[in-house]
Amino acid sequence: MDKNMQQYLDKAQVLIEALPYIQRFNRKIIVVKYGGSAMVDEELKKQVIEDVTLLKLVGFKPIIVHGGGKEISRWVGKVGMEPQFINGLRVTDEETMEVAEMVLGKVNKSLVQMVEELGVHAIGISGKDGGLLKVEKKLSNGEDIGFVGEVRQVNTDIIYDLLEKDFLPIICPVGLDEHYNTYNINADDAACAIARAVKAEKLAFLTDIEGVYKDPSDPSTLISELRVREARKLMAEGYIEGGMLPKLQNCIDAIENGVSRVHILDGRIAHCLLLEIFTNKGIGTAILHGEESRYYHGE
Ligand SMILES: NC(=[NH2+])NCCC[C@H](N)C(=O)O
Repeated sequence: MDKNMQQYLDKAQVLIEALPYIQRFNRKIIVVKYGGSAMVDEELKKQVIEDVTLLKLVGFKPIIVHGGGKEISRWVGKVGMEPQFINGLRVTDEETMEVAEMVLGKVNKSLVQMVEELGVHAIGISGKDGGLLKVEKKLSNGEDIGFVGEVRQVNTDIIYDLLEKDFLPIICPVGLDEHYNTYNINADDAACAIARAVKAEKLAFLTDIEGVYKDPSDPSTLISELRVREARKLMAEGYIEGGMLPKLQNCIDAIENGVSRVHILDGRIAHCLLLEIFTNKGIGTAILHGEESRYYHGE
């Protein structure tokens, strides 16, 4: 066959591979935790926003939950504040919380702006709006590290209302406690709580790592599909290290509470969301409940 012709067919093949996923996930909620390098690099940022907007336009109902990237530390330094630590843990005192909320608000609106630029209507809110995220103080290894909250309640009404009106919700992880104090929430935790509350079809984490490895020192051992049972085993056997541990715990928690699949993706890879969701093999680690590999179509 003519080489040009083959190239065209390859392109068509890519789109056809996406077809069953477009069908399957039509009108389904997908929560995207946006953080890490993909928030810092302008090119990657643009690509993530393009991916999420595309998901929206082909009929998914994406929700973005984002962190502050490196911006919060940068601003804490910029206003001349000395970060406080207790046992190596950063303390969120009242002033730090103030800066964090300002920065998150700024990041939130810049994401709204980028989505709007692509012709989709986005609404940026924090967990304070409409009582979306109600929190309690979270202790870290028994230590009080200030205004860091754990989500206790999610008011899904506001999310459903926005989705129904066809808006793309962009949420920053700030919430109120019962006395209406402001708390910062770990963005992974917030994404997980929201995905659980709306029983999302998918929860995708954009991280700075390819996915879950069997052996973290050997990148060739990336696990493509991981069942909850296997994930627990890897954790118990000490294969999972550092930041991946709480992340995997969040994944398991989401799946056991009604989310069908969780994806850990490398946000440093351009268009990682599209590559994961619209192809059979994906590029990161997909975590699922049981033995079934439900979304697979003959390899
Ligand atoms: N890392 C993987 N094995 N991914 C498989 C992805 C399959 C399918 N595209 C989905 O979104 O569910």
